Amino acid sequence: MSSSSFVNSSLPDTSDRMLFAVPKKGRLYDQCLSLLSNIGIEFNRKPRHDIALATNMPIALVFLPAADIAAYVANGNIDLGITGLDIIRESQTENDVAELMRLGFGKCKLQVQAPAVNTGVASAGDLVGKRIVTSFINLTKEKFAELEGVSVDRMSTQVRFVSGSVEAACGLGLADGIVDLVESGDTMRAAGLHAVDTILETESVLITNKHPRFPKLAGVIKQRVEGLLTARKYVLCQYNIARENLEAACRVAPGRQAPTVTTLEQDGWVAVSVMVEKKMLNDTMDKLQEAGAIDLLVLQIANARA
Ligand SMILES: Nc1ncnc2c1ncn2[C@@H]1O[C@H](COP(=O)(O)OP(=O)(O)OP(=O)(O)O)[C@@H](O)[C@H]1O
Ligand SMILES: O=P(O)(O)OC[C@H]1O[C@H](OP(=O)(O)OP(=O)(O)O)[C@H](O)[C@@H]1O
Repeated sequence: MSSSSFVNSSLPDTSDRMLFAVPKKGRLYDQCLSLLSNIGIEFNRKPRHDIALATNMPIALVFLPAADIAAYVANGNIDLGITGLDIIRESQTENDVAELMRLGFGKCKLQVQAPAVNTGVASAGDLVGKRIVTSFINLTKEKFAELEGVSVDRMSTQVRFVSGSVEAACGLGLADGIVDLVESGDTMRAAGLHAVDTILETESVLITNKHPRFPKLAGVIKQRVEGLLTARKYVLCQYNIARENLEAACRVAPGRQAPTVTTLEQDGWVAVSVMVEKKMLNDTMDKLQEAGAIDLLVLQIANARA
């Protein structure tokens, strides 16, 4: 296993830089660009160039198809990468990459889908021995071999690869069922398909090689992403309360570690700052008011570090 730099002289010199792979297009692309910007990695990418040197950190961004990133990281050609859990499982690289953190976007399910009418297919088991089309050959074979109770090379179900628009395969007569990613379900409904099983729930992940060349820098990136995810998950709630009611209010909103309490110029009163999960905010504010809190303010958190 060796981590490498690009050696072609027409390419930028990346020898002293951590190679960080991000999807070059597709569902994860916009979210990855926004993440890079929010964690302060600045770069200029020339048109049609798949390598961009960061201008403020010793990092080279490498734009690759999401489906290939796990293999590059597993093999040590790339130090750090963002891809989907589905891709790590499909490329069978889970033992060769370290998952640093889940990123909370690119959430969807890998499902077995079949025509919704007139085929009598109600479960994945009903497709055993039939024709399945997918871009996820390995996970699909694993699933049907398990259903058949035999090894992959002895299964009777025929699994065939297509590279995209998998949902078209049943309507065009190539397949009796398909295995593909589903988020809203709109694509499958439009193709007249319905879910009969879920193989995997996936989301995007930050991964690194198990023997990273730049462990300290990878740690810094991880910390920055963690801070960003925390900032997106919480808001800062501030309120004033009589000291005698403080304990009850702190039970309602205990914060991540503990609320910050400062005294007010008014006798017997304190001001409290506390982080509250966004999804619990209104409920928490109702309860804080019931506990005696007044002058409640909610502030967005631009960034955070635990
Ligand atoms: N509908 C979806 N909702 C959320 N995440 C998705 C969805 N489809 C795919 N993903 C995630 O994005 C990854 C890349 O999928 P995508 O379809 O964007 O691949 P691509 O082949 O690189 O792009 P394109 O389909 O534009 O050619 C998937 O492996 C999965 O982790
Ligand atoms: O459940 P939905 O919200 O409709 O999303 C599901 C679709 O998204 C993905 O494809 P994508 O649109 O990325 O393009 P692709 O078919 O070229 O892979 C996936 O392969 C489905 O086709």
